[in-house]
Amino acid sequence: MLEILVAQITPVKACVCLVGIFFLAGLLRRLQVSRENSRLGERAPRIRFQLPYAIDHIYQYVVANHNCQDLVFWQSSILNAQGASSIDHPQTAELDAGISNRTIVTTDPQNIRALLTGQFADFGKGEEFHRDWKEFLGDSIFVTDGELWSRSRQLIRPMFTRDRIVDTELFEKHIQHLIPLLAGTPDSKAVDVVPLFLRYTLDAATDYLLGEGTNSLQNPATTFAEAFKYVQHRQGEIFRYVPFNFLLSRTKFRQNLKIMNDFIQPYIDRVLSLPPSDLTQDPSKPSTFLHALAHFTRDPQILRDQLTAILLAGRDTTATTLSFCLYELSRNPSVVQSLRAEISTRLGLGPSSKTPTYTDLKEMKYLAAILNETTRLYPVVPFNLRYALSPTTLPTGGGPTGSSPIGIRPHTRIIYSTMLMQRDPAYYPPPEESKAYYYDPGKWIPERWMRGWVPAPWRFVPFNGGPRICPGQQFALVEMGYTLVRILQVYGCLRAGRGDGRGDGVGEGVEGDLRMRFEITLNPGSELNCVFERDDGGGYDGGQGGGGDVKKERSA
Ligand code: HEM
Repeated sequence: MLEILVAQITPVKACVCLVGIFFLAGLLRRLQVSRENSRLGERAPRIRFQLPYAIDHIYQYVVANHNCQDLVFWQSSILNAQGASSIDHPQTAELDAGISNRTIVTTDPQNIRALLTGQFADFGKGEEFHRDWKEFLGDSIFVTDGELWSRSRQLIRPMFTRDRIVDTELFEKHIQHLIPLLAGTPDSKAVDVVPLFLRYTLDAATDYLLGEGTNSLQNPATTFAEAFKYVQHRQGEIFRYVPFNFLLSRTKFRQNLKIMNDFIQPYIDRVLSLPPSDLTQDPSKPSTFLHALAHFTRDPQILRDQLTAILLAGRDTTATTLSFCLYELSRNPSVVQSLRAEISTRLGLGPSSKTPTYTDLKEMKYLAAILNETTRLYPVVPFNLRYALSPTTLPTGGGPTGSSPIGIRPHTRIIYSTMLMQRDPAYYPPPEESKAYYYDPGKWIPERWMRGWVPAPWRFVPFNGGPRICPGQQFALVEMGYTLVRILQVYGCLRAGRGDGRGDGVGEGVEGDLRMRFEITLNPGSELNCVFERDDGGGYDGGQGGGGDVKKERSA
């Protein structure tokens, strides 16, 4: 019987059979997976798509990302998902595009809390993420889970003790190079603050990590900075275009990675050539992050991976937040006035002013309100990702009313957006309840923090929460606070700049809405031009230490 069948089969028939078997197997597997999901919990509203593997949805996302429309895209994907119309306040949806690439998108604080703390062990970066990022970040803190992650966390902890972050001297050195550049050029007063802050934070971060800054403020064309920028950009694409990222070429990516590694390697060689006795933790000896790391491990690969991870974490995050903050300040003169009043009372303005200490920065309430408001409206990790590590659930968003737990199989991707959550009007007092003051949640208004508004738990998490909370939070707040104070001690007036090189560059500001580009982190999608004008009562004295003594505080 079998012999007769084999004898009669033609190549065409064989192909048709194989295709049939392939589809049948796929269908059966899909049914099995769907049953497993239903056994674990409910399904969330389904994001709509027409083509196999949701190719049309992925394509639309690529276009939206290119046009800086990520927020609108994900918000409307959730609101227009099949089944969302019967839910009061849809915050979660799923994209079930095949057998193994189900993605849940959520902005619900209950789910975010579960991911980051309550069900921390069930969700992590996952193997897929680790594999996609390994060339860039190796086995460092950002890309690992479990034991590997925990060891990294312990390794870097000593660098973020209070003892170290109170030392603001490091920033002063670089701010002295930044401040004159903010004045613009003879051709245009308007300066795009984004590249300047990127150079400033790169110099400060390399100084902190390696003991020697890249000095990119003095010499903008540093090869390392260019290579780092390209690698981040490409890694962002590799991250976003899962599961089709294997189509992206890695050649230029690897060439630039090599430039980065070649830059870092001599520092590692130098520190490894020191005898262990020279790597003491004696605080009286100026020790860099690299020295501290080498105290615990002499493995050059681990040193390279952790350094790169901290550089990534510490550079764009603060540069971007400062850029958005300056953009908003230049459009809100009354906020500049109030902040300068606070600075004036505490530290003074102009050439005879004092530089802020850690305690000054911590006690300046209006400064804190400005930084809170900036990280509320522009959290630098607007969309974050976790993979399910075991069969589990998310607490809410499933079923017809959207209030049941969602069943989650291992390897399911969860995208959570703190940015959409932090801008959601449902979490703010509505205009009718706000009496004299109504602060639109979509707008940058630091006053909301001064008038008794306190976000409910897990509704303001720009630095994440739970065991993976950002260890650099205090360092970042000190760096950003210090930088703002020092700039406003020198420049009394900030204005929106046109920045097209015409005339003095002062204009009505960037036309249209602010564009936000999502790469690995949030970035401005266009120039953020500001005009800085010196304080009438005296201004920058040419970098001769016009801000008084550099103060350093150490904890008792
Ligand atoms: C405005 C400034 C910053 C913001 C808003 C911010 C935010 C965040 C967020 C949301 C995460 C969680 C990422 C995830 O779980 O996937 C994170 C992680 C991290 N951040 Fe920051 N960050 C900032 C600055 C810094 C700085 C200056 C440093 C170091 C110098 C730093 C070091 C880290 C590290 C090492 C992690 C990984 C923690 C872990 O996975 O356990 N961050 N940050």
